[in-house]
Amino acid sequence: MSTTTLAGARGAGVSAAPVLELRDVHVHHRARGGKLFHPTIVRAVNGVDFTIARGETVGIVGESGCGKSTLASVLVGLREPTSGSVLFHDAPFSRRGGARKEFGKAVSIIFQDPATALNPRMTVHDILTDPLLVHGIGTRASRSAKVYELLELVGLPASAAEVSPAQISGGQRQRVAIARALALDPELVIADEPTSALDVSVRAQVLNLLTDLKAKLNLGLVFISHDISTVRYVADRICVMNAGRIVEQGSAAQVFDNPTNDYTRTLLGAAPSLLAAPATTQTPLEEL
Ligand SMILES: Nc1ncnc2c1ncn2[C@@H]1O[C@H](COP(=O)(O)OP(=O)(O)OP(=O)(O)O)[C@@H](O)[C@H]1O
Repeated sequence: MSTTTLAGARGAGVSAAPVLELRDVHVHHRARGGKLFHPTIVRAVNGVDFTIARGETVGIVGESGCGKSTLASVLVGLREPTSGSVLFHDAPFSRRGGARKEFGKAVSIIFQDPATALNPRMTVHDILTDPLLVHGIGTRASRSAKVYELLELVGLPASAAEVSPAQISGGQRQRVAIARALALDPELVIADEPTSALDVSVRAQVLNLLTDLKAKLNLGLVFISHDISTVRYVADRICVMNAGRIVEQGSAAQVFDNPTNDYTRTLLGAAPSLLAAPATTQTPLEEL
């Protein structure tokens, strides 16, 4: 279903009301190996304001250690900010509050490495039914039907249901991870470096799949990457992050054509073009 040329999905169906909003969010970590009574504090996220609505793709880009994954953990509700607020559909959200279950269905995450994110002892069928079981959704038959619907959505054959993640390629595993992220019909998907662990040959296919799905399902997509050339192809809006802060934000065209921040210029100057590499066709799963 995916092609090797990049399909932009910019601007389609963006709704005004944010699903998620961060206001002046700070996250502090105790530095690893620090003193017990006088710990050094790492300000991993240092005053971030951020919004995302259905139908838009927001790219978060910055070098390793700038706080992207820490921010992702707040966006997906895995971590409570040290200070600042998270609003979910305009209401204050806390991991300990009543909206946790609703939030868990509405916001999902795709991790960098599907080899570690998916349990190799489970079949793809069980991996995809797991979120439905956890949320008590459907019957055995309807959950199974959903598995095949999800596989089709991510361009995998029905036969993929019976294999384990260890038996398929990295690109196919990431498609399974994407299918799992879609199992609960989320409004937002946070993709944290979703192509960095993949062979260059399948990166463009996975990017195209994400942009196709975002348009088809009217998802909000937060696309996190250290690679500004990757972010450029998927994002409507780009947030450049440095040392825990968003130092520049704007449409993809603004940030690329008229960067206003020195750090953005440095990132742009250093960017290799991942997408210039040739993409090859993926091995058909039917052969398994
Ligand atoms: N659990 C933790 N305990 C202590 N320090 C942490 C923890 N997690 C992250 N950090 C520190 O916080 C800062 C931001 O890390 P984070 O992983 O969020 O950045 P990143 O941009 O995602 O980097 P990478 O792409 O390398 O993961 C770094 O200095 C990191 O060492």
